[in-house]
Amino acid sequence: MTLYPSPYQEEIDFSKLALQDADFAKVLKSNGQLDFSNPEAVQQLTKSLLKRDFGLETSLPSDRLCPPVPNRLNYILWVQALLDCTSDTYTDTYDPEREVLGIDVGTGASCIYPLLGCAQRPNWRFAGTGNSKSILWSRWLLTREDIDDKSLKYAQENIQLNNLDGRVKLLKTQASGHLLPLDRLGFENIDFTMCNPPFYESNAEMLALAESKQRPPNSACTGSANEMVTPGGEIAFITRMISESLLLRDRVQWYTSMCGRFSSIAALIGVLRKHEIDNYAITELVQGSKTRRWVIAWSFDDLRPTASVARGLHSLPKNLLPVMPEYIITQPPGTAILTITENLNSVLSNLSLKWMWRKSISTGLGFTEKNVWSRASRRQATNEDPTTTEMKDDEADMALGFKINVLTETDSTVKITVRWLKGHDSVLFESFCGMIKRKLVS
Ligand SMILES: C[S@@+](CC[C@H](N)C(=O)[O-])C[C@H]1O[C@@H](n2cnc3c(N)ncnc32)[C@H](O)[C@@H]1O
Repeated sequence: MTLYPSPYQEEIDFSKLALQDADFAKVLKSNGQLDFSNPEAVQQLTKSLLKRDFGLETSLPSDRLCPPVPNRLNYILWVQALLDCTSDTYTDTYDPEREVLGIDVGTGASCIYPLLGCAQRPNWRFAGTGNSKSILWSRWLLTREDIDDKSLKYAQENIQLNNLDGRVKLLKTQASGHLLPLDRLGFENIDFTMCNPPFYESNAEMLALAESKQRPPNSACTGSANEMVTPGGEIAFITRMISESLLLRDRVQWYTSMCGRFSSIAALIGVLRKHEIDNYAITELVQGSKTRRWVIAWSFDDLRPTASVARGLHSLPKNLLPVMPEYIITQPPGTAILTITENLNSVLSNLSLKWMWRKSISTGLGFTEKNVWSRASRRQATNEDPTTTEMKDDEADMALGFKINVLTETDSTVKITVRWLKGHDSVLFESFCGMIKRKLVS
């Protein structure tokens, strides 16, 4: 499955937007350019895009982070793809009937993720959190303020402006309290968490970065210190979420977080591996020629995402990538696809596993509770009394779930894809793929 394409892959045509939105026309310079150092212009761009492309109305304060829509949309689109390819219908496609509940940690004044998520998917609901104690950074001075009361007030207004009161709720959290407050929210199980965390370790670090970019630190894009600074930076913040997830485990299907630094990804994979969390996914979100962000997701559940979703970060050393969840066998041009599919179907039907073959789409789905193809296991099966050995029927109990698709490529080669759908045991999956290859190639 490929990622859902963003409407912002092409550069935004400001002149066209100005013709469609009179408020945007007011901030666009006469030469058709936008002054990104002008907070008012940046804010209006966000408002106009949300309105034109998603029908969303927004009210944004001038002293809070103004979210760039394309970058925020990229993250939501990836979360959609992640959930779609790990649903228990195993279709790898959007299921409009699926009811999805997520938490946006640190939703900010805009409440952008819940707004975008709900605008695109009618059956999604959210809780957004914001912490209550913070430091506001204005015109190079540090002052203390009890925020995010202000951010939450705006977030609530944005929910109401879009009639989303029934689908998005807000919770004020304490800086030292839980980042993932499922119990306080009254949520037993949810589908995902997401977060655009404060990236910087200190005000000094944020200042230095703003200066290096020659951007005024209070520009609408930079955000206030409470939004951007956290002790230990993003690694510490996300590590806190990982620690909380160790207790919540599969009460959440996917825990996810954006990262502002590429180097954080390797550090966080180290934390996941230390805790033996084997099911994780990573991606790079690229916007235009300059902006790059990264996302890491982890799950205690055993539904495995596709390779395009889980391994979308090619610059990472191979040993840090999650296990390849797809195995491809190619047969030379001229190979009769019918011979392959009949052979495959016969091999799998003769094994003691659950196997469903759909001839019309050359695709089959299978589940097994253990290795039933090795010589030892077949010998054991022959010696077992068939009246006392019962095959489990519930997919939830299965150690391995797989999907096999056979198709003829445009160059007439035949491609057999074995996709890992479910399980924690990568050795079992690899052994299964090896058996399929031996049977089809011999
Ligand atoms: C970088 S901003 C992201 C805001 C918004 N989600 C966006 O993407 O534009 C980080 C947000 O996390 C919030 N935050 C910081 N520490 C937090 C905590 N301990 N619990 C919840 N939210 C927190 C900040 O107030 C801020 O709104």
